[in-house]
Amino acid sequence: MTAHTLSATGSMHAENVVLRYGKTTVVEGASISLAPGEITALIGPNGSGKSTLLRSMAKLHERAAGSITLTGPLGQPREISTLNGRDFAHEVTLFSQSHATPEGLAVADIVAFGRHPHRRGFAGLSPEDRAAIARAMDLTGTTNMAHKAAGELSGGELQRVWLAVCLAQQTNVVLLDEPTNHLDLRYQVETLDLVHDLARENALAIGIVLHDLNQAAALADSLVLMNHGQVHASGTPAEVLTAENLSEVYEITVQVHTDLNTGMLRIEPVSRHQQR
Ligand SMILES: Nc1ncnc2c1ncn2[C@@H]1O[C@H](COP(=O)(O)OP(=O)(O)OP(=O)(O)O)[C@@H](O)[C@H]1O
Repeated sequence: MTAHTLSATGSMHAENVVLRYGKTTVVEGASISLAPGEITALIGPNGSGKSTLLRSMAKLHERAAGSITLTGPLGQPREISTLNGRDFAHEVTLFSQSHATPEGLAVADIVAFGRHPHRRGFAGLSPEDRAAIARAMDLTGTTNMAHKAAGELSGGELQRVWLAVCLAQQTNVVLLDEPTNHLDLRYQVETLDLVHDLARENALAIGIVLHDLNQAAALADSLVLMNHGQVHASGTPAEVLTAENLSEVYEITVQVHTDLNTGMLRIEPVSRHQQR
């Protein structure tokens, strides 16, 4: 899975965002910026508000307060609430875990969903649509499943199909909620390599939720560490991934080393049994 060069620039900025479910506040004044060509990873414990924040950036969760702006290649920042669904879908896509499986539909037809903002009425697929679908399937390793029904796929295969749907949309901003969940070792590595290529070669602005802190350290340009709905720390991996920050937020002992061979940060949670 290797991305090919395209020029794209878009950025997104969320400022002091407050999000609620009913009367319960689950995100309280969070700010995050996604820059073209950069990967920003959202990390933090279960329930800290990562997915809800990402969903609000995809216009899927109403804000109680704060602003979220999108800046296109030439334009001024625009508040996303002022953009209609079609214009927004030209600029931003979200990969998430919550999908009903369209059991009987063939993979190629599912990936074609990604072209919805580009299509007019009931017109068939244009050559551009077909090229974008083929490319998205190539990048996600789903070409050989094109004619299979979704109901025949494994969880990880289906996940790659949903990633292909997002890539077929050809947006400048890509939001990814745990894209490596359910994937085997090879496709975890290939998906993260693809995310890296999409940022570096295609200048996409990428926001990604990851639970694996070593993956986040290796992939991200900047990190946002959430805890109890607030941003506990944000900055470069070295600034955020400190033993102090991680021990405080995850409430266990965490050790952080620099791998002498690779220069990469290594995060090691310490189990109760190791402490004896
Ligand atoms: N549909 C919902 N209704 C009510 N509360 C919800 C709903 N979805 C999430 N929450 C609550 O909102 C808070 C934030 O959840 P969210 O899914 O954003 O966290 P997260 O950091 O993505 O967690 P995880 O790492 O477990 O995926 C949690 O306390 C959760 O219980």
